[in-house]
Formats: sequence, structure tokens, C-alpha cells
Amino acid sequence: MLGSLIVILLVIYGSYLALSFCRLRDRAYKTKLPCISFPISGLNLFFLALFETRMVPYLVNACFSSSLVDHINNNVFKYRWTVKDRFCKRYGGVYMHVTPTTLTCMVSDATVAYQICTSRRSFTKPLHLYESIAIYGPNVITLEGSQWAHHRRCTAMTFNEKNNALVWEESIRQTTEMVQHWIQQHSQNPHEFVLTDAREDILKLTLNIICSVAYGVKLPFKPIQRITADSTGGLFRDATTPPPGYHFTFRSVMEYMNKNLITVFMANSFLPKWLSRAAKPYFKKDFDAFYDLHQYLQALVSIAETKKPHDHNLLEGLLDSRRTGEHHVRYNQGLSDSEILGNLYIFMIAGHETTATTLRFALVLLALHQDAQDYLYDGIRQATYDEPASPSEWDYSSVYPKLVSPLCVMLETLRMFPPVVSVPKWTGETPVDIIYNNQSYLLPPGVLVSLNLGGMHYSEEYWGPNAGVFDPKRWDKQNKESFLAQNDGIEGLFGPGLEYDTIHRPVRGSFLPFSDGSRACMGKKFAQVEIVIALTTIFREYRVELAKVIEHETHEDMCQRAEKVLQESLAFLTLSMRDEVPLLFRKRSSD
Ligand code: HEM
Repeated sequence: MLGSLIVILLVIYGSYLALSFCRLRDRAYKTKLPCISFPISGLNLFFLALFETRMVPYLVNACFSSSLVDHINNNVFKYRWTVKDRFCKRYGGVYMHVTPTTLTCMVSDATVAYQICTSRRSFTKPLHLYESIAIYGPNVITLEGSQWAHHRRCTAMTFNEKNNALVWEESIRQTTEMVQHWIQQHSQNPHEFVLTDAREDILKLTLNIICSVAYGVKLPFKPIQRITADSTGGLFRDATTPPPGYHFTFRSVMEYMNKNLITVFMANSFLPKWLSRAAKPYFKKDFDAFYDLHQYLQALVSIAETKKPHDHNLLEGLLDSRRTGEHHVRYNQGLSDSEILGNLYIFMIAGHETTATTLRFALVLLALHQDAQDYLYDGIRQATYDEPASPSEWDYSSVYPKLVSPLCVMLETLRMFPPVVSVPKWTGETPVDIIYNNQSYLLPPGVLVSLNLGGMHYSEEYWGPNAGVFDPKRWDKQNKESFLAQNDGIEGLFGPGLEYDTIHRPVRGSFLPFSDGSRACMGKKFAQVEIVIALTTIFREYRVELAKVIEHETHEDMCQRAEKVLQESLAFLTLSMRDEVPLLFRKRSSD
């Protein structure tokens, strides 16, 4: 009886999937764009679970033809990046991808990507993908339309040059402390040491920077072991036990919330209220962390409201949007308390892992490519030879613009390993036209549009024959041989993150690590200042090489191992290396 019931249910479900597949394929064909079908949805939980293991992707790679492997990987969000530009070579820069439950328009054509980014009303953000991150309140990432415009106006003013100067100052302080920490850890030979796992330290570095620059909480790189954090004045300080009424210290709640995003979101956002209450014992830490961070953020807002703004952190900027006076009139009452908390939290989510993963990739790429590292070091020396010995005395506004080689390293890292590999858009309620290869195509309503950065960032059409090579010099305006030099003088190429006269610019729409148009990243300069000065602080003193993991490993073996780790990076929320590449740091004076 039960068996027959299961069979009947399976038949009904199978028929539903088959019908849905035919219907979606029909809609895809009607667009007249190339169409690729895959029999299993990338959202299918069983399929996803298989690809969470290491064995299944390994077997897929080992057993199937490279073309089939690409088809499978293209269907799994985590692996899609690995296909790079191979699908656009085969099917063109825009094609429809159909599964039994999804219809997606995949875009790797720069002109179409730019059209989409700049048509905000036709191509909105698929908000259902972002709902769960509004756990502390509505914010600039999770809204659309006039509500988004209001949040964008109120938050944009806080990302200014005064705040960037704070990023500069704090990044120097934190990076210097991080390097000192490495030296202390290797006190037997501080001139030459191996870092087997940089991940945790880099995550701590970028978290501390955002805590200071967004919230005004200055944490030392290395936690201080006090017994307890006391009342308001010491609420945010390091301690071994949390302050009264809290389960976590400020540092530990920030770390917990970042490391356990999925369970925190599940407990506090995905699950219906009755279910989350029933599951409380299993998610206790996630509830506690959510509650504690709420209290900490509220305390920050209360303290900041009673003080005169003084260090231009992002919180002060948000509060400024609702102070009386000129801003009040201009920004229509500013943001409410829950909107301020929502945005404060989202700045941490948007700005922490993205910058950490870029720095981690840059370290490994520079260790692999010593020529690029020489270029970086020469550029740093030229830019800073007449500056004081200690970076803490460098002036942001005069030194930052001279640091061209670290900027080029950052841009090249973002090209090859963009933290956000796919920018999602949505065609909404009505059909939308796109112009592709001078022809008009009508996309149906309710279609997900995926701006596929792997396709664009590796395309020889936009980057030349060495598109697959890490070559920071391609960006440098001094390099007249660069393929990008052909774009010099073309108007309108100042995309987000490319607002510098010292660099060449690619075709608009072909480089989208920060997206483009009115919904482009608000923290792009923040991230650039942070990464540029962090690289400068490390590489002016140290040369970084690949370290051996076994005694007789040859240089070639080390390079192959590092390259494999890079290529096996996976995109979850951000693209990230799954495994570590041990690095050897040599002090430059002892070269
Ligand atoms: C390397 C570092 C970073 C990268 C690659 C990056 C990338 C991006 C991308 C691709 C988007 C658009 C996402 C979408 O439309 O779905 C975005 C939006 C955003 N980013 Fe970043 N980001 C970085 C750092 C930061 C930092 C440091 C902050 C703030 C402290 C920040 C704040 C934001 C905000 C608030 C938005 C939403 C803008 C809106 O929807 O109007 N980002 N970022």
C-alpha cells in the first residue's frame, strides 16, 4: 500500500517536472537565443548534496568528457565559475539555460551586461534571493524601487574620502600588527618563516578593519585576554568572558556570525517562527549570537547618538542622514533605527569576506608569479622612496594615488578570481528587450539573468591572447604594449573601480567585480584602499614564495599544487580557495 502510494507520488512529481521542463524550454526557444537544457535543476537538493562532497565532483571530472563536465559544472552554482569562457565560445555571449524548474539567461557579453546593469527598472534585483540577510532590518542590498533609492541616498554619503582615509589608517595598523604577530609566532627565525594557513589571519584582519571603519570599534589584531568586559565603556573590548547580559564578547560574536552565516540565517530567518522555536536547542548559539549582535549594534547606535561625530566611520555617516538641518530636508528624515542596524550589519556581510578572499588569492598569485611580485615591489619602492620609514606616517591623499602597482595587482586578482562570480538580475513582471549583436531579443517575464563574470573576465576578445595569465602589468598605463592600451581615449570606460588615470580600462561591461550601474558596489573604494595598502605593507618588507609541503618537492611540483588549489576554488557566497597554499615569507633586507 505504502509502496504504491510512493510510486504514485513519484509519477505525479515526475510528470510535473517533465511538463514544467517542456513549458520552460518553450519559453526559452521563443527568445530565439541559443538554448541549453539540463535534465536536473541546479537547485535540486539531492544534486546539490552530491556536489557538496569531494568524491562526486572528482568522479565527474575523472569519468566524463570535458564537454559534459562543463555542462554539469555550469549547472551547479558553486562550480559554474570553473567553466570560465568555454560556454560563451561555444554558444555565444548570451544564451538561455533551462532545467525542469529554472529558466536563466546567461550573459557573458560585455555590451549586454552593461545594458542590463544600467537598466535598473527593467532588470531588478531578484529580491527573494536576498530576503534572509535582512535579519536586523531592511537595508540597501535587500530593497528595490523607491525604498532602495532612499537607502542608497542615505548610505552613499557615508562612503566618502574621509572614511577612505580611515580605511587607510586602520588597514596599516592592522596589517602591521598581523605581520608582527607572524614574526612573534616564528621568533626562532623572523627573517624567514612559513605560514601554513593564512586564512584565519586574513579574515581577522578584514573583520577588524570593518569593525573599526564601519562601527568605530578598534580591536587589536591579537585578542587581549582580560577576565571580563565591563559595562558600557568596555562593552566592546576583548575579554575571556562576555559582559553581563551577553553570551559572546563583541569580537567573538562578530567571528561567530561570519563563520556560521548559514545556520544563523536558518535559525533567525529561513525557518517559520514556530519551527525555529521548536529547534531552539539545536540552534542555541545561533539565536544567542543573533541576539547579542543586535544588542551590541543598538548600543553602538545609542553611544554614537550622544557623541559629536569625530572619526568619520560609516555609523556616524548613517546617523548624519537623520540629523536635523540640511541633511534632514535633503534625505527625507534619514533612516529609522532598524534600517540603520540593517545597513550596519550588511556592510559587514558585504565588506568582510570579499576583501579577505581577494587578499588571499593575491598572496598565492604573487607567490606563484615572481615576475609580478618584482613589478609590485618596484612600484611600491618608486611610490614611497621619499616617504617616512613607517607607513603609519604616510598621508592617504598623497601616497594612495602613487601606489599603482598594488592597484594593478588588485584589479588583476579581481579579474581572475572575482569574489562575486555571478551578479543576479531579474526580468520582473514584464518582458524586456536586450540588444545583442545588433539584434533585438525579448526576454520573458520572471527570468533570472546571470551576469557571468567567468565568461567575461577570461574572454580573449576583451583581454587579449594572454587572458588566462596573471599579468597585473596589463592594467598599468605605463605599459604601452598592453592589449588594453587599444581602449585608451575611448569615452565612457570609467566603470566602478576603474576611476584612475594611471590605468588602462577594458571594454565597458567586460570587468564587473563590483557590478556596474546604479546598483554597483558602494564599498569599492573602501576595498581598494584596504587591499592596496595591505599589499604594500606586507610586500615592501617581505618577498613571498611557495613553501614546500614535502621535503623533496620540486619548484614545478609546488607551482602545480598551488595552481590546482586556485583552480579548485569554489563559489559559495564568495569565491574562495578550499585548501591552503603554504607560503614562505623572506624578509627583503635579508635577500
Ligand atoms: C573586493 C571587495 C568587494 C567586492 C568584489 C564587492 C562586490 C560587490 C558586488 C558585485 C555588488 C553588487 C551585488 C549585486 O548586485 O548583487 C556589491 C554591492 C554592494 N557592496 Fe560590495 N564588494 C566589495 C567590498 C565591499 C565593501 C568593503 C563594502 C562596504 C563596507 C561593500 C558594500 C556593498 C554594498 C552596500 C552593496 C549594495 C549596493 C546596492 O545594492 O545598492 N562592498 N558589491
